[in-house]
Amino acid sequence: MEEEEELKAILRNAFGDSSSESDGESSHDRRGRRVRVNDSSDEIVRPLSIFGDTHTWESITEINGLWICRDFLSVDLQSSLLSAFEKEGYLAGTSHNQAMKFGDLPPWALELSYIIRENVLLSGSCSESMNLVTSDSSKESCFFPSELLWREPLFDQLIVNIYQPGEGICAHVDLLRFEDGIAIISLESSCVMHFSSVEAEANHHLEEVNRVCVVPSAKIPVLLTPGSLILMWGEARYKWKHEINRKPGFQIWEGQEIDQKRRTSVTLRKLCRTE
Ligand SMILES: O=C(O)CCC(=O)C(=O)O
Ligand SMILES: [Fe+2]
Repeated sequence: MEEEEELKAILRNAFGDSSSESDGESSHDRRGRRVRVNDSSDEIVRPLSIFGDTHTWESITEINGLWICRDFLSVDLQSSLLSAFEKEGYLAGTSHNQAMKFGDLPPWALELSYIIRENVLLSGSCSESMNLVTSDSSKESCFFPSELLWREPLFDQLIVNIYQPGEGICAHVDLLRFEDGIAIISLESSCVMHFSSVEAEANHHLEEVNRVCVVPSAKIPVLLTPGSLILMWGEARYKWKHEINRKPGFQIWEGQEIDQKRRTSVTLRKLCRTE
């Protein structure tokens, strides 16, 4: 118990002071949950973290290599992180604002990397032997393959994106100068991120050129709640575009338009090595 408090204090120090009180459980972690791990609720993974909370991982079954942990950061840690951004002046702007860092990451980002690794390890979802077997099906059930999880550093580039209401990000595949294995942490307003298959889009254009009548390929919506973490690797990272359209009419979840306030996110990536 003492160790648990000590670790929480380390994270709080790293992130800065938090004035908010909570019971350590995200108020959003039961909201909007779409459990689709192989379409069977028996297969939701709930590893026990060092903080005693259980973390729940869900796969987005349509997209290989896309995992979400909705209760990754407690309300306390979310506000500590936001206070750190406030102190660093990230939150001052009135329009889409971005802070980017390469190389040595600030202490709060190192702590995030550390707890991402810890969380995946505790999940037991992906052992070294699983990767060596290289059976696609066992690898697909990894949240983050161990060759990515054990690289050093896990991440060396970060972007803090601050979106005002109505602002989002266009459909894109992250630049190839970044390695596989990307993490995105969401804070403040919930939003829907849409994924669209690069291949399906290319076929669609081809069919359009040939004047074949086609139905546009479906986008896969994923609800990003505050405190959630998504991990993208393999097909999710290279074969799917992701976008957030926060214009009126696009942020619909379960038939309801999500009330759009400011949204902040942290993207963690690793630059490819240049030999
Ligand atoms: O804000 C987000 O959640 C996504 C950010 C993103 O896709 C990027 O920085 O490449
Ligand atoms: Fe991106």
